[in-house]
Amino acid sequence: MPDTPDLSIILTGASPDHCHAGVSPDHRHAGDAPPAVDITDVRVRPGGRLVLDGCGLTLPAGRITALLGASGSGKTTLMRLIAGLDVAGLETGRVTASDGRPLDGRIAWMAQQDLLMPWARVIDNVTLGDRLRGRPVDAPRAHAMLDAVGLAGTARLRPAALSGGMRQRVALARTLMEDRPVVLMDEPFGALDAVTRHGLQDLACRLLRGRTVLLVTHDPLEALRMGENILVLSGRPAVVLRVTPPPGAVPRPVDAPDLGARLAGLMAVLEARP
Ligand SMILES: Nc1ncnc2c1ncn2[C@@H]1O[C@H](COP(=O)(O)OP(=O)(O)OP(=O)(O)O)[C@@H](O)[C@H]1O
Repeated sequence: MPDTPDLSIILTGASPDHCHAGVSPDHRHAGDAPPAVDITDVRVRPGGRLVLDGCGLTLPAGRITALLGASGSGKTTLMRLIAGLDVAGLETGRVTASDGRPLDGRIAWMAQQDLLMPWARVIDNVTLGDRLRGRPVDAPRAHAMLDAVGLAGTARLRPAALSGGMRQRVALARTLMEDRPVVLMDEPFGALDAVTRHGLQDLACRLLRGRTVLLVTHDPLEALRMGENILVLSGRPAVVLRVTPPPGAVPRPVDAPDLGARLAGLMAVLEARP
């Protein structure tokens, strides 16, 4: 198994039914309703050190789950397990979908690095999945995806001509070109400034609505804005703690009722040393 996610899972998608800016309906995922995903009995001991010991969590169907936790607590490990990637020191662990079907081919991965091909134009990066698979490229749809992420007019540019935020928007557009019901996001906005990050959180919530999403983040505010289900990996070996999300639909505005108090509470959970 590769150390990094392969393109078949990086290049994946969201429901265009929920996109703005004129994205045409896509029927490729018809009948593939996003399942809940259960992860159970995970024991991981990389290099002889117990990181996770029988822990488990559920990603509710069609919801965004935000997962926080200290560095090294096992967040990426869990994400890799869900994605079917190699996990160092894995002893036990089971991943199942609520519809009983295998998750193979139904998972997307969006990383902190945009993973764009530097030599390829923006439009060619967006259509990379189809081209790699030898499928006809749906150029109108690709342009609609770029439009949806607010990048109309950039199709012919190379990634080097774009800001970090724009590059992550291209990565999101590439995600939209594919059509998978489960999306794994590993600190996707961690490298961006606060204002750009805020805009991308809004965009991602809108474009990924209805998908089963796992968002790994170090940013408690991001978790509170985007999370419909908020989990914290705490301690070593880590246990999974569930934190009640603030009221209201995502993306929650920063001045949403209760958000400040929840932020203080979440910080206390993160700082606790069980
Ligand atoms: N290939 C490996 N060999 C040895 N140890 C590993 C390996 N992969 C992960 N680990 C260890 O497993 C633990 C969990 O790693 P993981 O990457 O899941 O943490 P994380 O919560 O995602 O951390 P971060 O927030 O820093 O990305 C860490 O202590 C890490 O050093």
